[in-house]
Amino acid sequence: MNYVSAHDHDDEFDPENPMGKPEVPDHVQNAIRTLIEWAGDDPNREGLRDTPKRVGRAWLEYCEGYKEDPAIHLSRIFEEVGGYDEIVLLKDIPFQSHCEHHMAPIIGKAAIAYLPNKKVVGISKLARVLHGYAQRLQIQERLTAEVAQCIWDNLDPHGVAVVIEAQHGCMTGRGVKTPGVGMITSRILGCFLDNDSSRKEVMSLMGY
Ligand SMILES: Nc1nc2c(ncn2[C@@H]2O[C@H](COP(=O)(O)OP(=O)(O)OP(=O)(O)O)[C@@H](O)[C@H]2O)c(=O)[nH]1
Ligand SMILES: [Zn+2]
Repeated sequence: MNYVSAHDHDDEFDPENPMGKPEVPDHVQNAIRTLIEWAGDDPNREGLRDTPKRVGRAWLEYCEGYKEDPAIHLSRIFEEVGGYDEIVLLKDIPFQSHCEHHMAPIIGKAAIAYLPNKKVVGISKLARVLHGYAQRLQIQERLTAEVAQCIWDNLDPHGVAVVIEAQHGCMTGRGVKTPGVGMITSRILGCFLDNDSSRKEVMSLMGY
């Protein structure tokens, strides 16, 4: 039997880089080498030799959100929802971001709710919107507001509520060094803002 390799038809196949990992330009690698040296280590020692490439690729992944407009995930809309007109909530969505001040990890979970007005999306799309904005350099307040606004602008719902709870690496591993401390932010729009009972209902479904 003849086996066809996945790479047989790939003109770009590079035996030096069989996994096709993204190239990291020299100036990026040099910047990381400079940082390693400045932090007190030797970028030429065995264990650190490939680190500038790895760090470059890791940052491409951490910042994948810049490659897309998260609104694209809300373009496939289901208009036939069988008369469903109650709150839709996705909660405990884990996410990772990086703070724009220290580029340190922000690790947390989000709850995203909306009250549909004819337009409903596949539930995974709410998490995709979150990750699209989280995979950038962020502050938690802006991340929360951007997710809420994106849903508001694209689904024309009656209401949107986004609550994010996260720990900031820049507060745990450095600086004030206070592990375990959590930051909570919310952005509430439409009927959840204007109507007390709607607001209470969504907050209680979220567990707040
Ligand atoms: N509001 C807000 N602040 C954040 C967020 N992430 C990090 N920070 C804060 O950004 C602030 C930056 O403060 P600076 O005084 O400029 O920086 P710094 O000297 O490193 O501050 P310390 O962290 O207190 O050591 C710090 O208080 C961080 O805790 C975020 O998502 N939202
Ligand atoms: Zn920070």
